[in-house]
Amino acid sequence: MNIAIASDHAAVELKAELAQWLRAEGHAVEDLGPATADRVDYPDYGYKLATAIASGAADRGIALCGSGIGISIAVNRNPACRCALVGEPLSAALAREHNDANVLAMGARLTGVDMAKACVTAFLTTEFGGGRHAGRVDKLSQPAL
Ligand SMILES: O=C(CO)[C@H](O)[C@H](O)[C@H](O)COP(=O)(O)O
Repeated sequence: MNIAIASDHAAVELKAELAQWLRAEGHAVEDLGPATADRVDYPDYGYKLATAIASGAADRGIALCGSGIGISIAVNRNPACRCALVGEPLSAALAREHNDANVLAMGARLTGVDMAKACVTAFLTTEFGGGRHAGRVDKLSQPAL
């Protein structure tokens, strides 16, 4: 799978760990930065990740910041993205099964490496359930009230 990953300064180490692990698992991973832990602004990297999803360059995205909150808000400003902020694997699986999420967000200051890997595994291996969920997800693509 083509996976884009991006973070802010708070999650550079987790980003590197996940990227290395995903490549070892056979995925094509594009690291959209940042490359160092110098302080940056999460919207800049959230928008880069959202653009990779919207353009089709990436099938799935992983968005990381200190809490996961800021970068998930940034990614979700792009209508091509359904970004779910999670801290455990059941939420990651439900984000796929019910919401057809294409971006997973996590907080590096809240979620450890092993838990993050478990969330990513659930996110990458769970299919969208369709059925009653399909119409709801379609409504997410319609203009908000
Ligand atoms: O969690 C975040 C945004 O929701 C960020 O990663 C930072 O933790 C937060 O913005 C605080 O930034 P700081 O400059 O590292 O204090």
